Amino acid sequence: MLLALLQNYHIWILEMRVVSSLVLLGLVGFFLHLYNTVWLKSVRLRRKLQMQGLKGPTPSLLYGNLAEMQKIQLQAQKSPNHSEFVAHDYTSSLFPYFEHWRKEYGLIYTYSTGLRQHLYVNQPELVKEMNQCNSLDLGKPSYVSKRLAPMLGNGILRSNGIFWLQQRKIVAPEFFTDKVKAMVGLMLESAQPLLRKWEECIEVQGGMRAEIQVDEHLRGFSADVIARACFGSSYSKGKEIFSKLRSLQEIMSHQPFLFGSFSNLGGLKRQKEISCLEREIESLIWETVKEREREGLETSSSEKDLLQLILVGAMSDQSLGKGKDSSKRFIVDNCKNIYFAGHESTGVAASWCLMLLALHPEWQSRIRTELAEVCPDGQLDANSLAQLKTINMVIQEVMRLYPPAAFVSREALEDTQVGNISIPKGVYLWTLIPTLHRDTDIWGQDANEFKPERFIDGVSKACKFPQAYIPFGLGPRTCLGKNFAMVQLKVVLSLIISKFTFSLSPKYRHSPAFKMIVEPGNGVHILIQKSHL
Ligand code: HEM
Repeated sequence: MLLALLQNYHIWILEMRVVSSLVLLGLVGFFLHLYNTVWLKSVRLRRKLQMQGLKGPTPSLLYGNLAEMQKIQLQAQKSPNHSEFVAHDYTSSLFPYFEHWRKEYGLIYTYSTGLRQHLYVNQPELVKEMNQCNSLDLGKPSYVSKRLAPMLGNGILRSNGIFWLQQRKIVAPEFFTDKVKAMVGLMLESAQPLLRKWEECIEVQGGMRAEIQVDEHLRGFSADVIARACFGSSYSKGKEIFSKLRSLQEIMSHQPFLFGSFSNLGGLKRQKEISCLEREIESLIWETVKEREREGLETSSSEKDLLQLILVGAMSDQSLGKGKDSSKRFIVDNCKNIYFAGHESTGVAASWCLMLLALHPEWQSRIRTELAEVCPDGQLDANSLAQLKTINMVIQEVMRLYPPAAFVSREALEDTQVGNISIPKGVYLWTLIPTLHRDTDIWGQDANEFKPERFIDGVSKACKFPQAYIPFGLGPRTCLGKNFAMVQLKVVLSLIISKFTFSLSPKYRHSPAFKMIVEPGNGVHILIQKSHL
């Protein structure tokens, strides 16, 4: 009996030894695999770039250059230099490590975050090649897309390859110039509540100067425009959807989605909130689609809103994939994409415009004079808007100095040639738009000054290298809503300037902040009064 027990014990010990050796072997194999596929891969990528003469800061084993980035950022926070608004290039406070390395390594350099290998590309010729590259092998960085998935799904903003191309074909025609012209009426309508509110604020002050923080008003205007353009007859449901999308964006903007590590992705509670909002938004959009289907899709073309057109496009395009689910995903994701792309960036651009116009009242006067000449009856329409050259120049100059989108980014989805550089699969490319827009070699010694007159004969005459002016990107992935945004900005600025004069309030604190796009961190406070034409 005792012998049998001892024998069993020995067998058990033997088994345990075999199991632990197997586990150990598995672990060693796993780490070897990780070392080979992840770490060595990143070393190989860097070597391929270095062999082409590209340099950059030396990365550490696991974290790449993240620690150095953090250190440089902390130093920059200790010595803020925001006093001169216009001369202040926000990259020096928001992304100081890029400035630091640019001084050391020039306009193209390598760096890594964790095991990801990046290439900073701010040399104008290469920026042009990268943006105009037609190959589907260059796409939007997939790791950023994954992090933004609850907001944007696999819609046009972040998808890649054939799927992106199909979506672009369906959505692009809805933003052609004649379609945008037809939306001027709804833009004028959307601006009315903002104008009324500002007039009321002045009345409350007995007709004297009133202080206003403009940002929420402009965001509201922009959300209203996009809700009307997108949802038309289902406008009130559109507003509900958009207010939930705004909450989603608020929650997500607290997460580091560009360079941070996954450990920072937010607590479980936040993830739960995100999933819950995602489900609510999806079901609201889908309810609206169902209503449309019940009403019948074929309304007269003048009544067609973006949702309807996306709907027809999705239903009739077989290439999107089989089944209702893929059409459903297409519709839901693209409604979210158009909301995010369309509402936030335009609202923020309008805030920056008012900030710089408040600093430069002479440009308010010039716009006012032109408005009086072009539409003496005060009635704006698509034709008169097209003749407003001064306001166009001002918007172009604001978007040069304060482009809301800070980056153009790409990932080499396959080995790709960009200009004279071979980009190995897996490398991420980043162009910092504001730095390019203030490069004195491109714009001249006055690059840091607000001078809208530089655009008097268009972008090609304003600088040495027009392809380096990219507030809306360039090439196959250029912004689809560029015309839409420009017309919307012209509408709201013309209306504001025709009714009010304004200056910067002492409350204004210059602090650009990066929350997916670059916005005035503490808002734009202005002092307004009625204008006397
Ligand atoms: C001032 C306002 C705006 C700015 C500064 C802006 C800027 C940009 C930029 C920089 C890109 C990326 C280009 C690239 O990666 O190469 C982009 C893409 C896009 N934008 Fe805009 N945008 C604005 C307004 C709008 C509006 C109003 C809409 C629609 C209503 C819109 C729709 C899109 C879409 C759909 C894309 C993705 C295009 C693609 O990947 O094929 N944008 N925008």
